[in-house]
Parts: sequence; structure tokens; C-alpha cells
Amino acid sequence: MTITKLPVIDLELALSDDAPADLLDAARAAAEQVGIIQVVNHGVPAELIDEFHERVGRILDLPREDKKALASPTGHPYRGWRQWPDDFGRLELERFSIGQFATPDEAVAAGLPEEYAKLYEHANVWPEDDPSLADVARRYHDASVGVAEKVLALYARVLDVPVSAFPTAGRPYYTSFVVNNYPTWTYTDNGSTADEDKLLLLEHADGSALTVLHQRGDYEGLQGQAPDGSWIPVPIVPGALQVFSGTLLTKWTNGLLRPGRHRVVAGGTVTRRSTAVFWHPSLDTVIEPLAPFVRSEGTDFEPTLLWDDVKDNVEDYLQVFGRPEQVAAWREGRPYVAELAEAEA
Ligand SMILES: O=C(O)CCC(=O)C(=O)O
Ligand SMILES: [Fe+2]
Repeated sequence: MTITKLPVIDLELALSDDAPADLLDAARAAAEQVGIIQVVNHGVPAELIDEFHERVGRILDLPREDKKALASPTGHPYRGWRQWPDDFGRLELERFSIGQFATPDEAVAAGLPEEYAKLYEHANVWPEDDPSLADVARRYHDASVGVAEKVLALYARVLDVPVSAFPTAGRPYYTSFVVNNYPTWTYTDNGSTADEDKLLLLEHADGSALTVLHQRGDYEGLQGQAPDGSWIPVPIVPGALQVFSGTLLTKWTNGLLRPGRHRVVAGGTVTRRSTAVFWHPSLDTVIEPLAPFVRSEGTDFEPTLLWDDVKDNVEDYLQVFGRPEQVAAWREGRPYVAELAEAEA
């Protein structure tokens, strides 16, 4: 089965005793060839998805001046509101990022070993006029994690390995959580209308095991890469969530499951919005190809401790993408708000 269009998988049916063979075949083919599926009947109530997006959307729709108060007070790139401009100062993407735990104490209480809890020293940022947004975000996050667990069970099923082969049980998962807001963006630098000339988010694969993504908007902005390198749209299917395989899952399966490469192209007449929950096993997990996937030929993947990949993520990020002013803000522990060419963006 060669994938030319992503399957929409009824997750409850696919995990049931009556799962039709063609549904399981479609899930397996998409996981092996593309690394992206869409799922319905995933267990996240539509009302919860809407409530979270309406409330987080309200703050993202505020005037820029008001949103400045939602930037991380200490310049942390993965907390609160942040905009990033392209090289011409035009807004490409804005994000609202939420740390998994509010404080180191909360992380330890949830079972995180003390040595990892410092990841949560930088506070989350919530709007003063909607303090309970934190609770809604928590419920949406936890429901998304439930989807990741189900998709892992589905992949274990189609690969004919017990789900217990994946070391996720018993300890707190590591996640990150971001809301992406893409401006309507009509200009191109050379008059070209090619997708390559209007990318708002460049091609990449996530570093997660699985990423659960909700998207809303009025055009097909998200694309996934087919095995031949071409790009296939990931359409907005009402009620569906998207699930990307990340590079961690590829390593676990010794390369059998492809990491879902994806990108976002500009278009549409309203702001495109997406929310991603990046799901990983616990930080003390050594990530290496799992026994059922390593045959006599062995593996080229080196084992790594997840913590070693995560512990310097702010410094690593700033080294590659940080603007000088942003790096200075982080060093001095103050908020950073990017300069934009257009005042009202
Ligand atoms: O906005 C999207 O649909 C994709 C977002 C994404 O790839 C990411 O946040 O890693
Ligand atoms: Fe991504």
C-alpha cells in the first residue's frame, strides 16, 4: 500500500477487537511511509478542544501591546507569549508556550526526580483576567497525552509487538506544549506563489515520541512529506487530531517507523492556529532501539539519555535561533519582545 493521502483512523475502532484489517493496514502504511496519521474517535471531547482554543485564542487575538504582558518575565523562550519575525521584520509565527509543571515543587510532587525539576524554575504566564485558563490547558494537555498513549498502542498492535515493549509505564512522561498562531501572510519576495516561497514553519520532524496536534483555520496549511519527497496536505478534518511520529519513536523502532516530516505554508483568510503536545517517555529513559526491532544486523542508533537531550534545550535553541537582543534578555532575566517592521502585527 503506497500512501498518497493520509488516512483518517477511527482510533476507538482500530483499538477494538473488531478492527477491520484494512484500517490497521492503512495505519501501518502511514506510520512506515509518512509518520503522520489523522485520528477521530480519539477520546478528547470536542467541547474541551473548543474551550481551550477559544480561551487561548482570545488572548492571542488581543492587541500586541496587551500581549507584551504575557511574555516570559525572565525571557524563557518556552514560556508564555512570543512573536518571531522573518529577516525583514515581518511576523511569521507567534507562540504561547506552557511548561508541563508550574513549579519545581509541583514537578517533584508529580514524581519527577529532584535533579530534573529545575526545568520548571521559570514560571508559566497566564492572563490576569482568565486565571483558570491554566486548568483548561491542563485538561486539554492531559487528554492529548491520552491520545498519544492510544496511538502508541495502535502502532504496537500493527507492528505485532506488546505495547509493554515501549518503556513508558510507571513514571511521569516528559511533554512540551505550544499554541502556534500563524498570521495571514500574502506577500512573497519575488512574486512567486510556490509553497517553498511562503513557508511559515520550515520542514522538520519533531524530537518527541509522538506529537498530538490540533489545527484550525480555513486552508490546508500543514503538509507532510511522502517517501518520494513530495508534500501531501494534512487537511483540516472536523473533529480530527493529527499525530506525528517523532525521531524518538524512529529510534525506538530502529528506523522502522518514519519520523513525520512536516511544514506550514501561508495562506487562508483567517489566522491559522495549531496546538501541539509533544509526548516523550520520562526524562530518565535511555532511548535506544527496542529489542523486538533489533535483528541480527544490529543498529546504527546510539543510546542516549533523554535528559541529556533536554537539559540544555534553552541554550541550544538560543545558540541556533536566538537574536542578540533575545539572548541578552535571557542572560539578564528580563522579558524579550521581538521588534517587528510593522507596528500593528
Ligand atoms: O502548526 C502546525 O500545524 C505544525 C506545528 C509544528 O510542527 C510544531 O509546533 O512543531
Ligand atoms: Fe512540528
